[in-house]
Amino acid sequence: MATVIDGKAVAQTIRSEIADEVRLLSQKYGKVPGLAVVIVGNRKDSQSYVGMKRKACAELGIKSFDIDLPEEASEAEIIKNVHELNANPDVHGILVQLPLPKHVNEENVLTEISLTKDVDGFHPLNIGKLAMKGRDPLFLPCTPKGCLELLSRSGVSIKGKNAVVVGRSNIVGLPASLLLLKADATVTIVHSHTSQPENIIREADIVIAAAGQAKMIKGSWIKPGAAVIDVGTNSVDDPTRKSGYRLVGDVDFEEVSKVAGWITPVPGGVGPMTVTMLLKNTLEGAKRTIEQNN
Ligand SMILES: Nc1nc2c(c(=O)[nH]1)N[C@@H](CN(C=O)c1ccc(C(=O)N[C@@H](CCC(=O)O)C(=O)O)cc1)CN2
Repeated sequence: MATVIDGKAVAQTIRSEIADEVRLLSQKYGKVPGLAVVIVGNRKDSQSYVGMKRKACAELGIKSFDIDLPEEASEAEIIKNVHELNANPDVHGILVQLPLPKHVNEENVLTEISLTKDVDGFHPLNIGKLAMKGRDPLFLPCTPKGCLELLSRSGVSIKGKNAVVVGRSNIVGLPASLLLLKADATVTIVHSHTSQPENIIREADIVIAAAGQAKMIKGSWIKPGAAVIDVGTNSVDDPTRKSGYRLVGDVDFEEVSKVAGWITPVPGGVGPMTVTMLLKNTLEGAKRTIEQNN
């Protein structure tokens, strides 16, 4: 049976480390980290993620700056808000919740975030540096950073291992594969055009599943003892629940946990780490700026 990696517990440990550092920063410089959370529109899932981020800031002593724009906000209006946040010295990190409404070009908005405040790590220059050998971005994207932190804290080494990333999104799959490559894994990405992905996944010592397809990865696809990190959060109907639905990952947990060496659950695996890595990036950005200016 696989060891189940408790992302909630790991996230809690890291959050209390962050809270300690925030206190120290405040005692030494009289300043606290500031995070601007920008949301456009009323998507229920985005509202819920943004709520988690703002609540976590309050719990850790990070000041949050809340920008809530209507669904119809124009690209120019969003960018104007980003420029104001870039100029605000109390804001050390800016995140624009994704996805943005269809009429807005996400890349145009993300490119306007100051590189030194890009705590999501989605600015094309930060992603570009992530892709270059010998260069390091100022910030690493939160979900992939959380996946590697879970591996490291579970004692899973990456160097020289075969790693397979399932999915190639800008938010998770692509940056996760670049991070694994930087950590000296041999990396393969499988995606919707890959034929017989199971044959590739079966060779993997480490699997990061970020395809967005409920229970797609089966027990017979997994090499015995592999580490399986499940980024999927798919809601499926469940009439036994009051809400009428429940969250499942991209991995068939019941089957895969019988074969793998390590596995993350959904919920309670990678999800809590995404928010925690955002707080960590904000702290790191604030420390860089505050220490430089004092
Ligand atoms: N600007 C960004 N937008 C989005 C990102 C991101 O990193 N930056 N990632 C995702 C959504 N996301 C954060 O924004 C996120 C997803 C999941 C969770 C989480 O804690 N999930 C829980 C379950 C929560 C629930 O019950 O609904 C879990 O898996 O245990 C946090 C944040 C897209 N957009």
